[in-house]
Amino acid sequence: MSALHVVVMGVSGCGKSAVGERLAAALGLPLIEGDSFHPPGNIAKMQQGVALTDEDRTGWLAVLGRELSHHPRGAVLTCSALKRSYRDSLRAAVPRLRFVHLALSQQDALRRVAGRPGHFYPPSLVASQFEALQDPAGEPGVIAIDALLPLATVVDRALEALRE
Ligand SMILES: Nc1ncnc2c1ncn2[C@@H]1O[C@H](COP(=O)(O)OP(=O)(O)OP(=O)(O)O)[C@@H](O)[C@H]1O
Ligand SMILES: O=C(O)[C@H](O)[C@@H](O)[C@H](O)[C@H](O)CO
Repeated sequence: MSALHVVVMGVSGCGKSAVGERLAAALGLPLIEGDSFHPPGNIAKMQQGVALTDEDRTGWLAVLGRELSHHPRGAVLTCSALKRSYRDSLRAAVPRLRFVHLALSQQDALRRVAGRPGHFYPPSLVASQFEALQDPAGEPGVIAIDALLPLATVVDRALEALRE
């Protein structure tokens, strides 16, 4: 079987961690949690309610690209991948990279993030995620799924689309 590398992407609260975990299990592939690779300075910044800049994300994306390439048989990566340039940086790391974009409105993202106590990411930053987001529709290898569907349905749709 050929390799399958998938990025579960989208704004904070869209369900990257929840979907990524289930998708990786269903595919029998390792999960790379993108948030675990942010340098401590990035986490501190977000905790303080300051949005990350392109500069803050550059090194992080390079590390994530290397992580993907360390799994030649495939992996599932959770990563916001909000801008085209970020996605292209990941695409440069492995051939035929697929993206599952979990799409939802700002209002729904805010509701999810606000209802998740104990997580480092503050609801005050959700608006900045939508300012940064460049819709990946039309780019190669992109699947968009309604993030408000039940988790099992989201995962089933992703599996179905990835088979094509
Ligand atoms: N399809 C879904 N239906 C209902 N609840 C969901 C769904 N997907 C995720 N959730 C819930 O929404 C919240 C946000 O999900 P999750 O933490 O996976 O998002 P995320 O994109 O990883 O966010 P972040 O990047 O900020 O960590 C969690 O409480 C999660 O359980
Ligand atoms: O690019 C970014 O701004 C970050 O990756 C954020 O998306 C957060 O890390 C994540 O959403 C919180 O869990």
